[in-house]
Amino acid sequence: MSVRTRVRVPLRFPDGFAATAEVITFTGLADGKEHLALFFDGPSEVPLVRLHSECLTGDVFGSERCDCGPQLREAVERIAESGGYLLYLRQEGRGIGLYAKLDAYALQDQGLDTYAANRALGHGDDERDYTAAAQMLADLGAAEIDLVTNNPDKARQLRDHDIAVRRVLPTGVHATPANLRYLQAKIDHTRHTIRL
Ligand SMILES: Nc1nc2c(ncn2[C@@H]2O[C@H](COP(=O)(O)OP(=O)(O)OP(=O)(O)O)[C@@H](O)[C@H]2O)c(=O)[nH]1
Ligand SMILES: [Zn+2]
Repeated sequence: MSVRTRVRVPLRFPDGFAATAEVITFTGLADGKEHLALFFDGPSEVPLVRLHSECLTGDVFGSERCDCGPQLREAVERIAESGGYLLYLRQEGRGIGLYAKLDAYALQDQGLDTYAANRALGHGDDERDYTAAAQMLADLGAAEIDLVTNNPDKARQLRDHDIAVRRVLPTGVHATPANLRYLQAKIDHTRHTIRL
């Protein structure tokens, strides 16, 4: 695999926060998907990295059922300050896809938690594979990183692919009445390091 294009994109969020990203595309990634890396120049010697899984409802429409929108906004600001990469991974719905995630929401409205709803639809709890993310980092020369996450699976999978994760830094907690059950389920099921 290799880097395909690097293009400068000035970003401005609805709250006015602005930063300039270099948006990077790739050829030959393991799963054949159109994942993006956003590079922000900054002082850190070891790049700060966030693996953000696509969430159309949260990232674009501001859904309060999850914390993805605020997490994305937080990650861009932190990485723009220190320097590093935001990998925007096309793994909607923890890898099950957008329609299946919305089906799972409908089941959650009947009382199932996020993981039980996935299973009722014949999916795994979390179907995300970070092989392509590791390939992207290797391609970018980021063999050693600091990773922003509460999800232990991300660091574990990257290390399995020979990315040296020097430090794991927690994300902020973006709790709302609408996403509280969703956050609690992450703590209960996947040992996310979130303190509510
Ligand atoms: N299947 C399913 N996916 C969801 C649900 N809510 C959010 N997602 C997806 O979950 C992904 C975000 O992952 P999270 O579990 O919030 O967080 P994480 O990335 O694993 O962990 P952190 O790095 O700590 O934020 C996105 O792809 C969302 O679309 C849900 O109820 N069901
Ligand atoms: Zn979300």
